[in-house]
Amino acid sequence: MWCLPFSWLYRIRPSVVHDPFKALTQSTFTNDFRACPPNPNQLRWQPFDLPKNPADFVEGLATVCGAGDPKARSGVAVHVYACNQSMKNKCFYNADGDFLIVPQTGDLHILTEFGQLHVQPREILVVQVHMSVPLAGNGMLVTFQQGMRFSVQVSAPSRGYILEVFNTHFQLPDLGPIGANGLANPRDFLSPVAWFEDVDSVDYLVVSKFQGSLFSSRQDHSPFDVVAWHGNYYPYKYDLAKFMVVNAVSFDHADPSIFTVLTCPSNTPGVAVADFVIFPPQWSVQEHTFRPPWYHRNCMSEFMGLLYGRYQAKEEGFAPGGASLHSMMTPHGPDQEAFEKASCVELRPTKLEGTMAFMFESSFSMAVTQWGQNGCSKLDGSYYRCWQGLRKNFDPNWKPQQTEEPLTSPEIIQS
Ligand SMILES: O=C(O)Cc1cc(O)ccc1O
Ligand SMILES: [Fe+2]
Repeated sequence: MWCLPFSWLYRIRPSVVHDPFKALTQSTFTNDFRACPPNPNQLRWQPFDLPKNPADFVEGLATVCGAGDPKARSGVAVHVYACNQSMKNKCFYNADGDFLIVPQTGDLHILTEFGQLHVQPREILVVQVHMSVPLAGNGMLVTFQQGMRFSVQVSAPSRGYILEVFNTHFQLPDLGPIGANGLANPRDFLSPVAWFEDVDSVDYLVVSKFQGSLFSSRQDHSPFDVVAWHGNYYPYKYDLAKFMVVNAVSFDHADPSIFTVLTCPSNTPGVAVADFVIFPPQWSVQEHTFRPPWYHRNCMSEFMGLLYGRYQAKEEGFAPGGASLHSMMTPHGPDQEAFEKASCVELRPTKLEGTMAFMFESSFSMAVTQWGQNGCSKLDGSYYRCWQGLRKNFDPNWKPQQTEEPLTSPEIIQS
């Protein structure tokens, strides 16, 4: 039975004991997408820089693109983070919506109001003590829903991607004919157990994101003073290696919605505010098929990132820690090299291994921020060239080769 998301938190002091909020300026971070000039071009970013100066998770937040308005509780934003410092006596919460965080490099140890979890890369969870997101080479997501306070601790330079949704929360996609099991299974989502610290007489900074702007307020105690909680509204993490991949096993290239890990639905059935989709290791077995993605134009904005390895449609040029954006109805698809390779390759069963790309796919038409356009200095001005060498292959006299036994072969039992 579905019930409204809620949690009861039993804490040492109520959260209301704090000084007034003050505006916090951070020029790289924004939710004001009306100010961003439209740009329909295919865009690709080289890997975003790791911090050159000391920066914690909040200081290292930068917005790449987005649409909508948190005041209207409608829209999405795509941010990246790059940090090399732990948040010390400092936490963050988002009053506007949910953050789905996808680390690309570096462990994140996260203190939350709901507790901490610690998982070493590839370790099966046994003891729940700290929250940690494994290193690149694996792939993990962690979701903080509206209002949840958290503090990110790092031990090495760390970088990742964030999908923010203003409308509602992420949920598992409907499995439809797949049935009861498959894709991301509910049992693999892990949540913290209650943990608290009773720390007084500190100068603690609570950073909030409210109506698209950042604020800070001071208090004299740790906000992680929740001694117990219950409910169904809590942060969670998910190891992308647990995703059960479903794909075409006969012919043709399936829509990437079959790789949806989580979706934030809109009020229109079948249309997502945003989907989080992965391109995980998998077998390719389709016959009579150009196996990489088709060339296409569609009614979604597609922001892609690469956690590790190579993406099938662009083996070069799309690097781990970088990104691409293909906007509504803007044509895109495999680069020339991928096209030529996949057009000639023998279609044996092949295992795509050692790779994890992902897509934040939104029905909102996203605009690129000033930081995304210029500030980050990572935009690849020559991206469009990767398609310019594609030539026509149309031959009006072409006839299909009979490479297989005809269907009337006596070997085949016909009904
Ligand atoms: O454009 C992309 O690379 C993402 C994508 C992958 C795919 O397999 C099918 C459609 C699609 O948009
Ligand atoms: Fe696409």
